[in-house]
Amino acid sequence: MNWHQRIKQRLQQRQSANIYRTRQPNQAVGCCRLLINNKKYINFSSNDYLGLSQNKSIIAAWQQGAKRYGVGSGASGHVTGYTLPHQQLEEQLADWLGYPRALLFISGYVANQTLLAALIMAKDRILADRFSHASLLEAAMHSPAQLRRFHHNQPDSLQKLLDKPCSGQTLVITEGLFSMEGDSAPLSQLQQKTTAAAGWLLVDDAHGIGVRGEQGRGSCWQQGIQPELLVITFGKAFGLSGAAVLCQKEVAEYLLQFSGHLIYSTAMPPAQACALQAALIRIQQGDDLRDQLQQRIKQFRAGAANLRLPLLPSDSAIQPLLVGDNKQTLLLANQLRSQGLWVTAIRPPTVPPGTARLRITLTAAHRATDIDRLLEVLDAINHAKC
Ligand SMILES: Cc1ncc(COP(=O)(O)O)c(C=O)c1O
Repeated sequence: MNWHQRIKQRLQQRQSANIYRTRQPNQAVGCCRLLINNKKYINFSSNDYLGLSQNKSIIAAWQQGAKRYGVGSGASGHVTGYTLPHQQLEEQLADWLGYPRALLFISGYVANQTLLAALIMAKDRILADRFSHASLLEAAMHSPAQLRRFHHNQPDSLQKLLDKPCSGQTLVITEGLFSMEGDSAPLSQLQQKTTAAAGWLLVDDAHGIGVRGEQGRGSCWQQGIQPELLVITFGKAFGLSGAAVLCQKEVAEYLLQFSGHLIYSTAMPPAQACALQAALIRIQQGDDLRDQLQQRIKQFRAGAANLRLPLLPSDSAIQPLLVGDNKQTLLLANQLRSQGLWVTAIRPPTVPPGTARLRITLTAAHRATDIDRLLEVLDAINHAKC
């Protein structure tokens, strides 16, 4: 089979399994609004949980940063790409989350990949919640270590794996708040078991940071733990993009020596670091936004319970509506789109086979009438089926 045949075959396999992915360019973005092919939609697929991507002071901070530093960093951090705004942001993040050090990365995907690539060696083992994000599982699979997955959010399942002997180091991996389930990890139990086995815990809190815990400090703060490695990302509640790893001083020094991404890749634009500093301030003072988000979540769940919709048990902004079959899920997403509601159908391999779902995400920027409309259309689709 040559290159063309192989690519064609793999594309056809995706199409026939109804898991072919497509993109649609959005012509204009407002707070939870989309314009696609000149049609307006209410957006229920964004991770901009606090609506900060449209925040005027954050936009102004980016503009001022660009005026002062230009639009690009011009080099990797080790060369000349590390600027004062990067340093200030790292210090502010470390201070906020109670860690000695924070290191910035261009994205959460990259942070997870480079973290594992730098830390993991042969004979080590990685024990990951089986629903951990693709960036973590992929990095674990590419590493020289053994990867074992424990049952989702089940510390006893982790314990069974920890009980087996390992001649190297153990890294336990979980998300704080799971991206496709919307539920929270039992972090203190996971940390306690990991520590008892002399392992380290890595928590990826991409979806918890900004929305959970006092001042939005995230899932770990809320559950009173401090993992050895905390990954936070800025593409969700921060409304921007990028990521940071929070860790001890020595680990940060190690990553600065051994993380290929920090050494060989262009640093994030300084203007982005300026905007992230403004976003951090808004998040720290963001109880109003978090309350607003909670109200929308309550409103949606109460309405969905009345309609007996098969929602997964989630009290977060991520409200998965389980459908099961891939084709049915696509059909439902299309029915919602025809009514001006944008919700993404999530299918394997992102989620296990037979558990395709609509991943409905709510934000503080949604109006109560947006939620009413979503419930009304879901109800009408349900009735049409009966
Ligand atoms: C749990 C989790 N980790 C990491 C990432 C990757 O983050 P980024 O979008 O910054 O690459 C995502 C992205 O969706 C995520 O959900």
